[in-house]
Amino acid sequence: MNLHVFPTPEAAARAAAEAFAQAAREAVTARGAFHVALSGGSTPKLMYRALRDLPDVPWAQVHIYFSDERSVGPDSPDSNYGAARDELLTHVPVPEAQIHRMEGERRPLEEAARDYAALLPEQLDVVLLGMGDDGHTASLFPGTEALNAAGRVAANWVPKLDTGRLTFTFPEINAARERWLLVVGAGKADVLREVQAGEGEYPVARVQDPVWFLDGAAAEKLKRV
Ligand SMILES: O=C(O)[C@H](O)[C@@H](O)[C@H](O)[C@H](O)COP(=O)(O)O
Repeated sequence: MNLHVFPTPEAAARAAAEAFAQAAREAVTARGAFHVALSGGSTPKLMYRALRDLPDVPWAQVHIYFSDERSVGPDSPDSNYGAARDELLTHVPVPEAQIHRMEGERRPLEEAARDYAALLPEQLDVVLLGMGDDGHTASLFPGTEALNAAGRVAANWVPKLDTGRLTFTFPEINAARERWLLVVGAGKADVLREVQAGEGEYPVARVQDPVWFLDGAAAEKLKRV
């Protein structure tokens, strides 16, 4: 595992923010644009707060996507887009036309998934992901149908949450140039240990060659090689 362990959640998030800035500069120099998918949940907010204050980020050439979205609209407190808008996108000069929201409020979700796949670039530069304490990532939850979906974006019914989700599929996640997992907190330590040991059937284990940004609490039970 490509591990980067930091003393606090804020330090791990800042490291991910600095890596974002560096990757953006490199992508823009090499290809004229940086195409990045943000993840959901609460952890990315720490990164957004660090990232919005960093200098030398080529925001005019950054294209923002999302690796998953809840089945809600942009103004819902549950919206992954809404969190990114409030904590990052209203603080930095990314052109509005380069911010690509997943339409979680649309029905059927399958049509929203199809249309979102059509607007994706040929290859994303970075997919930023998190991990739940059940080992899910994006909205690829254990035991759900989208785990084996073949397209780029799927609508996924999540029985344990009794809700539908929009999510990148593993083919899409693994086709990106890089995959980063920002995971913090003691609640993730047991699953992380099992993932490192190759135990369990956790969806996150199917993310190929990720870079892990961890705090000490999440990494507590890992073998440091
Ligand atoms: O929509 C979501 O909830 C996320 O995409 C999800 O995969 C998240 O990354 C994990 O659940 C971790 O969430 P926390 O960062 O809140 O622990």
